Amino acid sequence: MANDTEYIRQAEANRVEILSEALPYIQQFAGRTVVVKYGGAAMKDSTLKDKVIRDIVFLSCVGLRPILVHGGGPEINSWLGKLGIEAQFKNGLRVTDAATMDVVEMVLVGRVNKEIVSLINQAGGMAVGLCGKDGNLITARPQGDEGIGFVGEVSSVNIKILDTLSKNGYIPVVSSVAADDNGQAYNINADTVAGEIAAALGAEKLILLTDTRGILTDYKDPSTLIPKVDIREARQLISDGVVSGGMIPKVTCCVRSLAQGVKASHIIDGRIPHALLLEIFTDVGIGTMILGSQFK
Ligand SMILES: NC(=[NH2+])NCCC[C@H](N)C(=O)O
Repeated sequence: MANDTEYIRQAEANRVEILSEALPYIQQFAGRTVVVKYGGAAMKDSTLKDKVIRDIVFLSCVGLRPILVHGGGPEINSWLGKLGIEAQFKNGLRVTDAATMDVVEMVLVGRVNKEIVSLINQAGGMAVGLCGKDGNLITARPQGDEGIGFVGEVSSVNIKILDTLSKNGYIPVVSSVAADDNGQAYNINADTVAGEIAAALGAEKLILLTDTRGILTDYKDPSTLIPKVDIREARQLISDGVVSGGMIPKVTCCVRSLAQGVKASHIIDGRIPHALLLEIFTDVGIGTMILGSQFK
């Protein structure tokens, strides 16, 4: 009987620990902006997708200001296929001719964006979908590579619309399409858009939801995860070649946003259910956290 009581006491303590651990973070991050880049497996798998949506609504509900930035790779390809337009890539970038750009814009802004908005609203949040064109949020310029078409870079960010929305409890959902000064639409890498928006807002956090655990010292071995580094160490890991391949642009994106005043950036694994809540509201987190220089 005594053992039973002890067992129940321990089980209840474990259950409540996670909630209790969250309190200081809820207090610390209330009213702060968290920019989340949503992509990869967490976007393809519907169970994972539901969890990301619930996590975003959770963040908003406890007083944080989440902003979601999304890509939409697979859905773009399937629509290009349906329309008989061949998807082409050059150095990992989509070759975006005028016809492809039309489809990218229709799919990202018309379908993917509105689906996310609707899911958030069904989960009890208040989402508003935007692309770079809305409220002049982002102006684009050509990325510059020969023969790549309408692939853009972020030229400027005007955060007014995001500020207005998130201050009033709306959850902005941004697709990574923007126009240049002449109104020509460009497709921009969604990590870059998220990083630049986070920087312009002076966000508390930039969180990249990826298909990898975070920065690993051996990229084949998830147990070699580096849980926390500062901006200087992150730069060093890139120049030492520990960060390699597809992780280079991700870590570079984090470092750029930190250099512009974002407090922390996180690379986390979107394949882990509720990765966002685990990273933000627990002490140890789940991925790699990169701290800005103000923490040094
Ligand atoms: N990967 C890590 N070491 N994460 C620690 C996260 C700590 C805390 N929850 C935060 O978001 O600031």
